[in-house]
Amino acid sequence: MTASRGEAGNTLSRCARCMTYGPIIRINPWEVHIDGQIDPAFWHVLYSQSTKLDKDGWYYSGFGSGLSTVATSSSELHRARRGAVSSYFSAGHVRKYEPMVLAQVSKLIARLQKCSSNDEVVDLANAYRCLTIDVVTSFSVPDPRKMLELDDFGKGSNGLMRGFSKLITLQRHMKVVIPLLELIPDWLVTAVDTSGSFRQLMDFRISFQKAAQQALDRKGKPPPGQEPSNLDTLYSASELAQNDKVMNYFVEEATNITGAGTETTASTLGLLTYHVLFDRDVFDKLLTELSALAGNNTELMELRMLEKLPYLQGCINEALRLSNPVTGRLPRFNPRAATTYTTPDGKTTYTFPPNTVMSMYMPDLHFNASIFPSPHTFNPSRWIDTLPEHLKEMHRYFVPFSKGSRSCLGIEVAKMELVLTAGNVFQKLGRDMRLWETTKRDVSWAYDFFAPYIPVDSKGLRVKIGKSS
Ligand code: HEM
Repeated sequence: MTASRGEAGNTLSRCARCMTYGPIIRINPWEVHIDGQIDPAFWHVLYSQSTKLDKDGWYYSGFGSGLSTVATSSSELHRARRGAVSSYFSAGHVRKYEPMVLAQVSKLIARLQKCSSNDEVVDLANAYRCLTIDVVTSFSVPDPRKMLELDDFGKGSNGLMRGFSKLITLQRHMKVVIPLLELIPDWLVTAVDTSGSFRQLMDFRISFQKAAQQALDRKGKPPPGQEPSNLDTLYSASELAQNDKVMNYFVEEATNITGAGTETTASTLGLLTYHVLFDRDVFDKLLTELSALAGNNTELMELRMLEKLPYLQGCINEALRLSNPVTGRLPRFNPRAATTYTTPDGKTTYTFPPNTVMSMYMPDLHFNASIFPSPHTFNPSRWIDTLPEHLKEMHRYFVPFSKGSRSCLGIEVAKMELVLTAGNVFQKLGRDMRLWETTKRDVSWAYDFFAPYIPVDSKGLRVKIGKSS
């Protein structure tokens, strides 16, 4: 009973259910998995703010040597590392970046308008990836990428990124994979990479190294008039010992924050766009709401206006729920004490020795029909029409950013980006945009490389924009 090469990542729990094993399945010699279809409430135990569980270092070794916040195993060390950057990612600080995000959205819209005048088929999945990379690198390093300026929306490098994400799984089993990649000499890249895509990815790494070196050299103090970068904030953080502030740590942190904020937000935007364009009723409701807000205003709409729109928020919630931007099984363990688990009927309690890894899987909650009726339907209205008691239940089990001390650090960035992009792209271009040879399969998850990936032969989310198309 294994899911190979990340394919069909829900095989395990589906098998577990159909074989009526109950909510617990032992999925490898050291890990038990709790089925969120049967026991969704356990999510709030396993991923709580108060329980001091460690992350499974083996599973997270796919993200490097465990130096970054996301891949830190020890809960103690994680508290210090997260504490060092939490103010940088707080709602108050992130909101200062709204003009930057709006400028990126405006750049995306201008690019799409240009494609429209050339009557091009647009690869919107890659366009969204470019947007999310440009935005997230504005938070992870001082010198952001400019992917939205690439003619083909980075088709080659975005394709390679998928390949690198696949390596996360391989790296868990063969610890040499990432170190070997880092040894590839520059001349070899230039010789074999005729398209320049690999070079673009190598440039990412070089830019993270430069940014790390810069923060170390200037001791976290940017020149007058410049805002401290995330890495400057790390350098100055009192939560960390001075001798922990080293190059490798800074590079891994910048790399993983960038990785965490790219495919997640882009796949959510892609799925949202597909469903809004596919379903006429959803489309009409969203466009009516946006037009009423915009009136004759030709400027892009700001966050304070867009975040009050219930139907737009319903669309975003449904996109997050159905796309499940993190499909990894989020394994945790307690190295200090035994862990107990009581089945939902209260009849059986299991005790697991210290170091037993336990995990759950977000889609089990989001596709739970008792919480979200017709769970596979994109239905933004469910977030508006549902009776208060049940709505409370829906919010409780809506966990795209997970919960507790290890929940998403970039949640404010992601929420701002989703609202500003979805609201403004549909307000400006929605009426002229239509799907082009794209079906639900092209936005549906077929592989789990921690983030979900679509089938390998899919051409992605393609649209045409313009009245003549
Ligand atoms: C739709 C967008 C996003 C979703 C759904 C999402 C979801 C998540 C989830 C579920 C986790 C927990 C992973 C785990 O337990 O191992 C996580 C962690 C994290 N995310 Fe996000 N994320 C998104 C966007 C972002 C963005 C834009 C950034 C950066 C600006 C970001 C940075 C991080 C970081 C650094 C962590 C690790 C937190 C820690 O371990 O303390 N994420 N995210």
